[in-house]
Amino acid sequence: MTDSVLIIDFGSQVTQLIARRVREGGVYSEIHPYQSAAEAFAKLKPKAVILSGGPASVTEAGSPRAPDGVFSSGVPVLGICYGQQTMAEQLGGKVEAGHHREFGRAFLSIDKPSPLFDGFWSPGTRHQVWMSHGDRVTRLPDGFQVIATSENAPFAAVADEDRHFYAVQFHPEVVHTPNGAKLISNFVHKIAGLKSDWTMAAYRRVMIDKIRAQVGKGRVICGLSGGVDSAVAAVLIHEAIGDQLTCVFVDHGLMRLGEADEVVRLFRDHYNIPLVHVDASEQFLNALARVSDPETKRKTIGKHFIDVFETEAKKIGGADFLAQGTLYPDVIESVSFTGGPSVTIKSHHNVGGLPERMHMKLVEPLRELFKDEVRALGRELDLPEAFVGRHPFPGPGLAIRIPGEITREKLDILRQADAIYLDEIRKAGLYDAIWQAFAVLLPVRTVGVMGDGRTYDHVLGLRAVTSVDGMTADFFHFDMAFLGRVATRIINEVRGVNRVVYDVTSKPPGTIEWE
Ligand SMILES: Nc1ncnc2c1ncn2[C@@H]1O[C@H](COP(=O)(O)OP(=O)(O)OP(=O)(O)O)[C@@H](O)[C@H]1O
Ligand SMILES: O=c1[nH]c(=O)c2[nH+]cn([C@@H]3O[C@H](COP(=O)(O)O)[C@@H](O)[C@H]3O)c2[nH]1
Ligand SMILES: NC(=O)CC[C@H](N)C(=O)O
Ligand SMILES: [Mg+2]
Repeated sequence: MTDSVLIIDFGSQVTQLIARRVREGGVYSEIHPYQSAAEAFAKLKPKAVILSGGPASVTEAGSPRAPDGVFSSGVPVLGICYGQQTMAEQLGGKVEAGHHREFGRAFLSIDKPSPLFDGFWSPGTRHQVWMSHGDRVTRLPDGFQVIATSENAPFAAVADEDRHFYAVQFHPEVVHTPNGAKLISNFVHKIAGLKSDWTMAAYRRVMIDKIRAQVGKGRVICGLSGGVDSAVAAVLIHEAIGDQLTCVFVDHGLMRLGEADEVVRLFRDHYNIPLVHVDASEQFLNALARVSDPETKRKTIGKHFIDVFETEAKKIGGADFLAQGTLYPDVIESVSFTGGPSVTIKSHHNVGGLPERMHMKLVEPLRELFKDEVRALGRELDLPEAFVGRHPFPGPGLAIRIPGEITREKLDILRQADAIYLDEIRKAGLYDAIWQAFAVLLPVRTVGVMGDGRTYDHVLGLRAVTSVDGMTADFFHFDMAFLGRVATRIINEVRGVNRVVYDVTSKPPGTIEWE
């Protein structure tokens, strides 16, 4: 395939951003946890390696290390924060714990010219960078020299130009390091010599060949949700294998108001791809009765999705593959590596593989992409804007927007309220400025007064966020008049809600969905 960069993850909260910066420069990158980095290095044959930051301290026994093979391979390496520290330690330098902790903004003084700083930082100048560390390198390995310093990090940037090893104590991947993206680009392009050949047009060609090679003459069913990911996956797979593909839309009874019919109509209007519409709402809602734990909900839904796909595959005379629009963030957020570095936040319904008994293999052509890349691929495939610009909607649907037990009555209330909220957002011309917006029905009743009578009804939470890829998000800043209008309409029009609140939590520390 294309040239690539391997990012070895030591558990930093911002490892994702390294991958994004590399990809923004038109270069393909993959993140692998340090435990499986040696295999990934052998398989991917990257042209450059970046070592991420991480919460551990290299001064502790048993703390994570990069595979030694990476340093003897001749491939250029960039270490960031923990990555710098482990690189120094592994190559014969020294790291000490507990000096001055530096969190947030710091100033970097450039000492020497370096290809890393080419075009934006010259010797004798000072620049803002973002730091987050307690440990620091106190002795450099042989062959290294200091190229920049900061007040609390005498080895803020170091290099062994002969071996193409570079290491920085600050975080170039975050936006609080202006020019950080350029630094990463210099490493990838100028130092490691990678070409910018990661484009969606190239991806489309490569994936079509891959899908054909994987599927052969087999039959594929594709879970179609109406969301952008599965629409892009279906159209791409259809381009590759034509009528070997059948799409299956599962109505689990957890869809929004009018959504099931709309999805089916929209898809049939635009595409000549066979689509089966399954009403499985009884099955899902019965299975979810009295379930209130979020992870149990997610796993129950995941299991029933698989059951429905299996039944539908039988009905069309059997299928060899199940296709899904699984994305890179779905995979990362669901996976936890034993012994760290990152923890499972939530089990996405579509990650975790298929049961043995199914004898079906997965086709997931978007598994390496971030959301904005999928949208770009959708545009490349000429998907109508109605699909490409749609807010994401989670596979478990409204189930994870009703904390606690799910009942048909609560689903009805939430559907009506959510529809009013989205209607007002569209009317105000805000739909495209918001990344995702939805209502949440809280398992809390409060007292109100309406028409001189007492009410004792549900609280409804409103959520709206801005984001690029759903990995981090900020709450959307509505004006208060807008929120007031939505609250009034919902309380007047939806029986069962007498109070509306707005969620002002970012991600992190919150997640976008409430469960
Ligand atoms: N109701 C459904 N019927 C069939 N398949 C579904 C359904 N909901 C989700 N899936 C499958 O699970 C995958 C992951 O869902 P997810 O919500 O992440 O993606 P999406 O719905 O395609 O796009 P978006 O994230 O924009 O909503 C989908 O791509 C699809 O293959
Ligand atoms: O298909 C999905 N299956 C899931 O199980 C799931 N959980 C969350 N989401 C969506 O992912 C994005 C990030 O959500 P969180 O911040 O809540 O993890 C948001 O866009 C969420 O709507 C899911 N999508
Ligand atoms: N952000 C990091 O990578 C921190 C590295 C190490 N844990 C330190 O405190 O110095
Ligand atoms: Mg969806």
